Amino acid sequence: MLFEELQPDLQQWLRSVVNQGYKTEAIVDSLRKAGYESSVSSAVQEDITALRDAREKVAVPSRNPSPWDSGVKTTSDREVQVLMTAQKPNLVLFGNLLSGEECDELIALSQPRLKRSKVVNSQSGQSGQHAMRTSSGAVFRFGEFPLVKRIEQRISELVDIPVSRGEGLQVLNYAPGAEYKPHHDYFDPQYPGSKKYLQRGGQRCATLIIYLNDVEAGGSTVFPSTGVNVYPRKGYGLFFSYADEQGGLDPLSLHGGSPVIAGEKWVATKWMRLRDYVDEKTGA
Ligand SMILES: O=C(O)CCC(=O)C(=O)O
Ligand SMILES: [Fe+2]
Repeated sequence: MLFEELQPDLQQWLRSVVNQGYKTEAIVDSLRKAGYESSVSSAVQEDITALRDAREKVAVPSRNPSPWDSGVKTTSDREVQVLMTAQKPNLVLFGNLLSGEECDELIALSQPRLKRSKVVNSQSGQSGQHAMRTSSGAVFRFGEFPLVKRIEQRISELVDIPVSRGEGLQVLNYAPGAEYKPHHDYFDPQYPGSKKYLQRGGQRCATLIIYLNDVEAGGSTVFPSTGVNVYPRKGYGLFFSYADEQGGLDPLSLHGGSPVIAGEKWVATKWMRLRDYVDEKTGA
C-alpha cells in the first residue's frame, strides 16, 4: 500500500514513530494491537522502510563546528541574530534580519501587484488557485528595486547561497482565515508535473521565510512531522533546507502556514535552487 494512500492520521503517526527510532516489529505490533488487520500492518512495513531510508538520505549533514555557533552572523550591511537551530529538519531562526522600515517598505512595494497565490499540480505541472493556499502574493524580479537587491544580497551572504540560485522574492499576504496547508517546497521527482520546474535551476534546496509583521493571533509556520511551530515576529527569518546534490530530500521539511486567526500576516519568501535559477518569463 502506498504511503500516500494511508489515512493522514496514520501517515503522521508512522512518521513520528519512525523518527523516534522505533523498530519496525514494534510499530507493526502496535498497529495489530490497535485493531488494524494484519494485511494493513504488513503492507505498511514497506512504507516504514521507505520512510527510514528517506530519513537516512536527509539533506545537509550537520556541520561541526556549526557556522552559527557565535549566535550572530554579520553580513556586509547587518548584524543578524541566530536565535535557534535544529537538525531534523535542518532549520535556523534569525532575528533582526530586516529592519521595521524594510518590512514596511517591502509590503508597500508589493501591495499594487498582489494576486491570489497559486500551487503547482504535481501531475500536470500547471499552476492554479487551490483551497490549500489562500494567500495573495506578489513576485519581484532579481534586484527589481534597490531594497529587493539589498535583501537578496543579505540573504545570500547569510546562508551562503549565491544570489543567482534564488527565485524571485515573493511577498505573501494572509487575511484572517487564510492559510497554506502543509506541503514540501521541493518538487517530488516521481511526479510528472515536477519536470519542467526541475529544469529551471535544479531542485529547490532551501527556503527562507521572512516575517514582515507581528500577527495578532495564529499564522505560525508549522512543521507537522516534528511539532516545530514558529510564530511570526516582524523582521525575523526562518531558514530551512531539504535537498542535497545526491538527490536526497528531507520529508521532515513538511511545513505550512497555519490559519490567521486575527489580524493579517505578511511574509516574504525566498526559495533557493541547487543551480542557477532560470526565470520562466525572462529566461535568465
Ligand atoms: O506562510 C508561511 O508561514 C509559510 C509559507 C510557505 O510555506 C512558503 O512560502 O513556501
Ligand atoms: Fe512552503
